[in-house]
Amino acid sequence: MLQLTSCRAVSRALSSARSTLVSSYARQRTQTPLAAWSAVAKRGYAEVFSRKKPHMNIGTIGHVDHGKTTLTAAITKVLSAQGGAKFTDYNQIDKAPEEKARGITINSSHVEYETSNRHYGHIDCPGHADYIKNMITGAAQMDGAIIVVSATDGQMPQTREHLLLARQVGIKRLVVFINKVDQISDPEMLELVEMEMRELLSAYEFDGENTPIVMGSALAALEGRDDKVGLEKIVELTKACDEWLELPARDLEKPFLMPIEDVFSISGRGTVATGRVERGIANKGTDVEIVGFGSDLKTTLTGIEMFHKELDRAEAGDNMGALLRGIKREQIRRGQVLAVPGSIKAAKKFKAQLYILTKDEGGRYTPFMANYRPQCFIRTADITASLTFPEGTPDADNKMVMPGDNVEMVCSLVFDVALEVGTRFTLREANKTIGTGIVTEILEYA
Ligand SMILES: Nc1nc2c(ncn2[C@@H]2O[C@H](COP(=O)(O)OP(=O)(O)OP(=O)(O)O)[C@@H](O)[C@H]2O)c(=O)[nH]1
Ligand SMILES: [Mg+2]
Repeated sequence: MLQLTSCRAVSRALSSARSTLVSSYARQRTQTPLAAWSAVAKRGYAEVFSRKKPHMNIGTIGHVDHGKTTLTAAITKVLSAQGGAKFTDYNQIDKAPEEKARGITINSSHVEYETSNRHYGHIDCPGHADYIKNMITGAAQMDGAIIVVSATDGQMPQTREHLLLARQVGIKRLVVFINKVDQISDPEMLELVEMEMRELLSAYEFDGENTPIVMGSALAALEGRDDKVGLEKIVELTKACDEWLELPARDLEKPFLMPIEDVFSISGRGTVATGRVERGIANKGTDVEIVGFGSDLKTTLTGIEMFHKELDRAEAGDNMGALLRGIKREQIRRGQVLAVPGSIKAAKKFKAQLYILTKDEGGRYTPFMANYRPQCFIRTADITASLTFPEGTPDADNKMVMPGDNVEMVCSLVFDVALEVGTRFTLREANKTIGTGIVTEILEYA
């Protein structure tokens, strides 16, 4: 116990020293390569994406430096030996110069691999507190996740914040990978980390008792040494994912909706919006509306791309690139959605049920009052909101909301965004998550 506490203290000191160094904010984007269209342009034909195995989106989350990227690389290495992946080395995942210079992940990255049962899209998220925005948009695309926790540190602030955010974005099940066991000689320490993780999972309403916990060394697997803690543990981890993470029920029957995560201009083709299809099916040729941020644009999907291959249709759960007819890059932006015309409207003001985090959950230390203005993260949008009490609230001018409160409030956004009753969102302030909410009533459409 003592050992763990002192390790944590050192590691906390290190990571706070590092946060001071890492001050600038890198542009937020997830890399969804659109190489297929460039390749198609050269080749003249497109490879067809195979749907033989069920597809699922997962990824690595957890505190900075606990080994998420190393683990991602290790999984592709181990599965590539079975023909289920293309090996993607550490440097190809954290490839931006800034990431290499600092040795941390900033942008989340997509890789793909197959086990004998499933095809996985995997998003490696950043752990650093400054890049939590990128983590949220990454996690919002996952159906399940691997939470990585270093055996040398145990759970740390972003272990907890990521668990909370995972719950918030609707991830139901997780697999835990306790990493860096090559650095631990005392088995009791591992037991302690496992026990604490089970408690923490339960505290965030995951199944702490039954969640599989795999202990190994991502680095050993990546370097091809110590198979007992390396390769064998990666195999165990992928098996745990196959068995424990549930294939999501896809909202195929609902009208198509895709939150725009990023926008690209592909020369010779046009403008492409990328993101994960939230619901429904889009076929090549489908008419869509671009909703949010004052948009009244309508267009047609003239092309669909996934995993470097061109497709005729995309469905709920797919990460797609959507080629949009007659739209210029500057006309659309992250935070808007592509949707079947008339299926969802943009709103600026709504009533929501909020939960305000306590300081132990990483939230505020102090209460706030009406007209408090946090950032509201809805799907891929990040918008300033003003919070007030619903009409008729007694003594609303003096009423305080305490950390730990569950409260109904009215949220007024500075821009309109696609919304409906049941939409979930996160509230943040000065780089930390301070609350979560769910829309209960739309008060004003755009
Ligand atoms: N000894 C040991 N070191 C490891 C292991 N896994 C990762 N590391 C090292 O830990 C450091 C951080 O690893 P990353 O994979 O970059 O960690 P990360 O969680 O992706 O970090 P961020 O993305 O910045 O949050 C690197 O120096 C790795 O080589 C392991 O199993 N054993
Ligand atoms: Mg990383």
